[in-house]
Amino acid sequence: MHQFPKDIGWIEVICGSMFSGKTEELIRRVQRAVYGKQRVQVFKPRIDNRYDETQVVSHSKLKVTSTPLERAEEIFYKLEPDTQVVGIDEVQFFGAEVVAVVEALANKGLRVICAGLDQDYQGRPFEPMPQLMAVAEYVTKELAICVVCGNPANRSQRIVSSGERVVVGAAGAYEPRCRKCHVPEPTEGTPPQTLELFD
Ligand SMILES: Nc1ncnc2c1ncn2[C@@H]1O[C@H](COP(=O)(O)OP(=O)(O)O)[C@@H](O)[C@H]1O
Ligand SMILES: Cc1cn([C@H]2C[C@H](O)[C@@H](COP(=O)(O)O)O2)c(=O)[nH]c1=O
Ligand SMILES: [Zn+2]
Repeated sequence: MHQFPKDIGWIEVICGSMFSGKTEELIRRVQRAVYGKQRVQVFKPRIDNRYDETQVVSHSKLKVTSTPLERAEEIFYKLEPDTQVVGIDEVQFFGAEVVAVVEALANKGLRVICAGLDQDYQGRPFEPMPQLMAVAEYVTKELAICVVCGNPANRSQRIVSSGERVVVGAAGAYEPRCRKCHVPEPTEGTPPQTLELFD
């Protein structure tokens, strides 16, 4: 049986569009917890196998070891007795059940850091993010850079043809856009630009 620490727990939500830096921020917070000698476990939905089957990987290739799960409730069985901090990436893919799981962990004294998309490709709230944000102590919204106009981007433009809500992908399937440049239906991507500043 897991012995939870007696310290107060809480929920942190990191939300925003694709490419806004949610995963980088999750990894940054996890790394700092490790510096603080905290016992940390990171989880992700198994469906997120874009860059790696097990690791959480940012678009900029930062990585952290994680445990892939089919369902959020598996966290209760995978949790080690001395874990103090739980990180969850792509939390929107876990569905409504993740809210009760995250609340139970926080209520037992764990710090829970969740990163996920707050809007789907049409700009609609991506459940269960609104519910998680409502019960969280801390909410951080990240913004990407609109690839059309360069303004701050809070939307994820789908650039492959599909009307399904869940389509796993990265560059080539989505691009970050601002509210002015985003359109709710899938559309063609912007042409790639040659940047001579970076290799
Ligand atoms: N248009 C863009 N705006 C911001 N960052 C971008 C953009 N395109 C690529 N990136 C890269 O994506 C990184 C963020 O990746 P990541 O943390 O995985 O984002 P998220 O988890 O929000 O999708 C940035 O630091 C940058 O290297
Ligand atoms: C907008 C949107 C995105 N997805 C998928 C695409 C990616 O696999 C993830 C988001 O990853 P990121 O770390 O935030 O870059 O979600 C989706 O299934 N449906 C959508 O509407
Ligand atoms: Zn724009």
